[in-house]
Amino acid sequence: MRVGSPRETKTNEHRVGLTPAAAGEYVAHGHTVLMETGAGLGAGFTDADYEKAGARIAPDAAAVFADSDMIVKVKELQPAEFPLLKPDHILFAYLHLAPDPEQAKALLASGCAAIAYETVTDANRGLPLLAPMSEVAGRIAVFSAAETLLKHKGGMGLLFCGVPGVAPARVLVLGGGVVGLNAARMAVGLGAEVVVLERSIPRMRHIDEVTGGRVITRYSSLHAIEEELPKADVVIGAVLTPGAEAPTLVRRDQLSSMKKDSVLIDVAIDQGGCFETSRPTTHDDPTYVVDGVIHYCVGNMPGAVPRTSSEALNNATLPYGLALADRGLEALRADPHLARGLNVLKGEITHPAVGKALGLSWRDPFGVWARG
Ligand SMILES: NC(=O)C1=CN([C@@H]2O[C@H](COP(=O)(O)OP(=O)(O)OC[C@H]3O[C@@H](n4cnc5c(N)ncnc54)[C@H](O)[C@@H]3O)[C@@H](O)[C@H]2O)C=CC1
Ligand SMILES: CC(=O)C(=O)O
Repeated sequence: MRVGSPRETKTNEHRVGLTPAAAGEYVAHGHTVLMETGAGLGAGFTDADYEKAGARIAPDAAAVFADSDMIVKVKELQPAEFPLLKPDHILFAYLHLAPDPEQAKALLASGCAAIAYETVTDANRGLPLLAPMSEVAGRIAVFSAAETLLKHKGGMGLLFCGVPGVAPARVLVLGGGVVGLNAARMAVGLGAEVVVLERSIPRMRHIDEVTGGRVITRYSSLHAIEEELPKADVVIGAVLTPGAEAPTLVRRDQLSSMKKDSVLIDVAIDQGGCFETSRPTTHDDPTYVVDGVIHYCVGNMPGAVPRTSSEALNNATLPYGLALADRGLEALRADPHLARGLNVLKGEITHPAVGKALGLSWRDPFGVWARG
């Protein structure tokens, strides 16, 4: 198969869909790899590194899309890329279609097969291709919060870790999945007081065990959120229902109960965000203020550390990408977990939560959802 990877064009997105190591694995499987010139530079990989791995270099994204059967990317397609899609393309990338009807329309119109990293599942009910970037984002959330609390950054002037005699920040984490646990561990590691609100009791047990009880866990009810909000200096939004739009957990009228210049970090912004007042921001201009509360809503947080993130992402995506390159869409029939990543096929939505979020009908071409 001809496997292509264009340069990412989202604002401040320097990750790359294929590292030279991954490109070399595709070549070893007998595939042709086509990289857009400069695609890896932001992550520290030169065209020469890719050529050494056996890849060819294309002058622009148009050439990559035109001469590839499968496109391996990091972020969702940007509008300038919509016209480059062909009906026989397999697109393998983060898509986050639930809050993005414009991209969904373009994918449906193209006739392509679009496989979203974030809805591929595993046997442990996990999301193996979302997890590595959630680990990165959970950790970044904490140092973004610590920086945003600084006075010259517009914050309340609180030292995240405190000093002897002065309390540290109190951090409220909504959702104790991969982002939530990584944020909680990082925050307690820096000396903050941390509360995680979760709906899954086994997950709260796990958090309690791995943090040695240093993180307070509470069942996530409306009452618990209302009680915790006024005490928090930082709130990290990290809830997810795979494929669906994030639920709204904090309404605008609740901001008045919060401390002035407290910080909301909405990591779930890529699925629409879990605070009513969230709107996507970029690394260039990450924050804005609503009713005295600072909002940070960057949709590609791991893009700030492209070297670490590209390697971590490729470690996870490579086996699935190789299966697709080796067997084409037959790989989906063979692996129901990979098939759950399929969001769009030949002009139809193929994921129930994505269809529901977009108000569109959906079809189960490989019978994976019928199995529950
Ligand atoms: N902004 C960014 O750059 C990035 C964003 N993300 C996003 O972060 C979000 C979280 O991802 P993960 O942690 O990997 O998901 P996850 O599935 O591991 O965790 C989500 C957790 O939310 C919990 N949950 C669901 N509803 C809840 C509620 N009402 N109250 C409390 N907890 C609730 C679930 O039980 C689960 O444990 C996703 O939207 C993901 O796409 C991930 C990486 C980067
Ligand atoms: C998960 C995601 O959207 C990201 O890493 O940018």
